Amino acid sequence: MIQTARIALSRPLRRLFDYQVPVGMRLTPGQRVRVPFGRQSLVGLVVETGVEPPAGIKLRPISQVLEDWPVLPPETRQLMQWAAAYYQHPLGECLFMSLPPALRRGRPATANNDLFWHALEEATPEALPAQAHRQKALLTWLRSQPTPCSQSTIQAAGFTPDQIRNLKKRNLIEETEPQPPLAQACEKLPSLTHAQERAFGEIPRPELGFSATLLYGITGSGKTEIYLHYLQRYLKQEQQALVLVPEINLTPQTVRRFNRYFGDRICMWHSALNDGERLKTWLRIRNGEPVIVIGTRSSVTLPFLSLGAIIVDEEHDTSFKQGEGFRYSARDLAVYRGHLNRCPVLLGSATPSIESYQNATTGKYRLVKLEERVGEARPPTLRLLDIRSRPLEGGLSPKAIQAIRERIERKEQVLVFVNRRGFAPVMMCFDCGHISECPRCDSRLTYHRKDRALRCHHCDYQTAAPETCPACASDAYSPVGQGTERTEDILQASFPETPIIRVDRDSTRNRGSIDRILQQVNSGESCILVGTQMLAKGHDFPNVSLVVVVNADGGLFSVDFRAPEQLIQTLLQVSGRAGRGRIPGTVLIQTCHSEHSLLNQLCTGNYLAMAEHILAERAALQLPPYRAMALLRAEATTMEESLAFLDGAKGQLTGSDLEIWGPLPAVIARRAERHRAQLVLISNQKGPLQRQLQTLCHHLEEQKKPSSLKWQIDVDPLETG
Ligand SMILES: Nc1ncnc2c1ncn2[C@@H]1O[C@H](COP(=O)(O)OP(=O)(O)OP(=O)(O)O)[C@@H](O)[C@H]1O
Ligand SMILES: [Zn+2]
Repeated sequence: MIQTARIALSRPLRRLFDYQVPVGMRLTPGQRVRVPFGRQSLVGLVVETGVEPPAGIKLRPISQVLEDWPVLPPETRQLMQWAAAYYQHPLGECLFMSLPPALRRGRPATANNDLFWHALEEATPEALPAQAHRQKALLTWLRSQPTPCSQSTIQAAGFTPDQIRNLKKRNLIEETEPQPPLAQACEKLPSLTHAQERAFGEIPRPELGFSATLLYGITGSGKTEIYLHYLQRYLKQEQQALVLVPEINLTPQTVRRFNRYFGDRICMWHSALNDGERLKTWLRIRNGEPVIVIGTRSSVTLPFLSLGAIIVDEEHDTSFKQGEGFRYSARDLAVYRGHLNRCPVLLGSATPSIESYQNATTGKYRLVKLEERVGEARPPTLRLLDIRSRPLEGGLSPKAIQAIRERIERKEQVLVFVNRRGFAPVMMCFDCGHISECPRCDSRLTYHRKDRALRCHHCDYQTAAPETCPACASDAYSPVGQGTERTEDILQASFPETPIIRVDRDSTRNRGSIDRILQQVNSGESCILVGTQMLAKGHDFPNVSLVVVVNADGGLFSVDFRAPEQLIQTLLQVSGRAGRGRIPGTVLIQTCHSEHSLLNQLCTGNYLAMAEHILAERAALQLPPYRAMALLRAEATTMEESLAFLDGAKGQLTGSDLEIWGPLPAVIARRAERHRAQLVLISNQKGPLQRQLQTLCHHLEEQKKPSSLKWQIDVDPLETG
C-alpha cells in the first residue's frame, strides 16, 4: 500500500499538498523534506502522515528528508495551526514563519560555534587612543559583564566585529572557552518594595500551570523588577522563558538589566539579527537550552521546548500586532502559547489594552495592581495648557517655554513630545492655498529640512522641496505645523547652551544610535529631549522633571473607534517619563480643546477609570471587545475594482448574526497608487465569524479576479480606517 504525507509549503495558498512517501522513508510531523513542485524543488514541512491517498491521482514522491528529527516541536506547530485558522492565513506561510530564514531555504540545521570574549584583567580604556570611542565603550562594556560574552551578544549590543578585532590586536581582550553553558550571573536583585512584594504575591505560581495575569502597574512602579524576581524565584534551572517587548524597548540597556542577573542565559530576538545569528539562537531554543529570550513580536513563534514563563511587557503596544500579511497579535498568541505549554503568562502595562482590561474584569485574566512608584517618586502632575489664540513660538506657548527654562536652570531634564517626525507636516502657499500632496497617495508630503526634501510617510515617494509655490510661483510657500526637526530648532535657538537631543525614526536609523542617546540621557546632564512615540515607551529617565506635549489634539476627533484609547495610552506613557527619580514630575499638555472630557479625565492620571469609561462606550455601541470584528481589505489599480470585489464578497456572506459595514474606501483611499477599500464584519461571537471567514477565504482564493487585485483578512484589527 502506498504511504502518503500531507506537506505544508511556503506558498500563499490555503491548502496542503499530498506526496507519496518512498519505501523506507520514515516521517514525523514537523520534519523538513524536499519535494518537487512544478519544475521546482521546494522545502516542505510534514503536517500529517498516513493520510488516505486520493483515488485515481498519481502522487509525486518526496525527494529527500532534510533531517531525521522534526524541526518544529509539537506545541510550536499547534500554535501556528491555531494562528493560521484564527487569522485566516495560509498554514504553510504560518508554519514557515516559525523557521529562521536559513532553514526556510533548506540549509542544514546546524550552527558554527560562537567565539566568547573577555577583557584582560589589566586592560583599561585609558590604554586606548583618545579618538577610539567605540573601542573604549566596548572595553568598558566587556569589563562590566560578569561572564565572557559571545561574539553575537557583543554585536547585538551594538558593537562591530572590527572593534572586537582591534581590541584583540591591542591585547586588551582575549578569546576564551565558552563558559560552561549558560552560567548564571550571580548579582543580587534589589529587594522588592512593599507594594511590589504585595503585587508579586498575587501572581499565580508556575506550579499551577497555565494562568494569565494582567499586571497593571503605573509608570515607574518597577514592573521590570517584578518580572526579574518572578523569573529568578520560579524559573527552574532547566526551563526556558520568553520576555516579549516592543521593538524600541529592546535596547542594550534593557538587555543589560536582565543580563546582570541571568548572564548568558539571556538571548535576544529582533529584526536586526542577521541570518546566521537567527539560526544560532533558534537552534539553542530548539535544542532546549534553558535560555531566557527577550524578543520582539516574532519571538512568540520560536520553537520553545520547556517554557516556564511568558512575560509580555507594555502589553498594550500596537507593535505586537503585525500590520501586513499574517496579521497576528503576538500578545494574543503568547497567551495561547502559555496555554499550550502550561505555563503562566504575565501581561504588564501602565495603560493596559481595553481587550486585556476587559479580560481582567471578566475573570479570564487575573488583575494585579501596583499603584505606587518606587522609592520617593510620586506620579507626575498633569495640566492642560489651552493654546487657542495664544502666540506660539514654533508651536510652544510662552508658558511652556517658561516652564522649560525653569527646569533647565535647575539643571534638570525636559522631554518635549511631538507626534510627527520631519520639520513640518506640510508645505503651503499663503497666496493660492496650494498644499504639498503626495502624487501617489491621498496624503500630504512632510517637509524634511535637513535635505530640503518633501517626503510621503505612507509610501517611499520623495522630491526636492520647491523654492516657490508649484501652482502659482509665489514665494509665500512655507512649512506649516510642527515636526520634531522644527521643535528641535526652536528649542536650540531659545536654549543655545543646552544639548537638544532629537529621538525619532530619522535620528535613530543607525544600529546602536538609540543606545548612545539613552546613555547620554542617563548620564544625567541637563538636556532637552525632543521626540515622537519612541520616547514614550518604557524608558527610565530619572532626571526628567518636565514633559511637554506640543499638541494633544490629533486623536480627539478621529473616525477610528480605537483613537481615544490610543491617545490616552500614548499621553499617559509619555507623561510617565516625568518624575521617576527624586524630582517631582510635571506634564504640560498643549491643546485647543481644554474643555474636552477625555483630556480632563487624563489629568486625573487614573487610567483604569478611563478604561472603564471606554469599555462602557464600547458596550453601548456593541464594538470590540464586546463583539468580534474582522476586516476584509482589498486594493487594486482602480477604486471600482476594489469596491466591486468587496461587493462580491459581501454577497457570499450569510447569517443574521453578521453585521456588515461597507464596502467603503479606506481613510487613505489611495496609497502608492493603489486604491484601497474595506468591508467591516462584526459578529456576536468569534466562532461563527471564524467559520464564515474560512468559507469566504476559500471562495475568494478560487474566484477569478483582476490580476492587480490583492486582498487580506485582518482579524481583531487595530486600525479600522
Ligand atoms: N525594588 C526596587 N528597588 C530599587 N529600585 C527599584 C526597585 N524597583 C524598581 N526600581 C527602579 O525604579 C525605576 C523604575 O522601574 P521600571 O523601569 O521597572 O518601571 P516600570 O514599571 O517598567 O515603568 P514604565 O511602565 O514606565 O516603563 C528603575 O530605575 C528601577 O531600577
Ligand atoms: Zn505617498
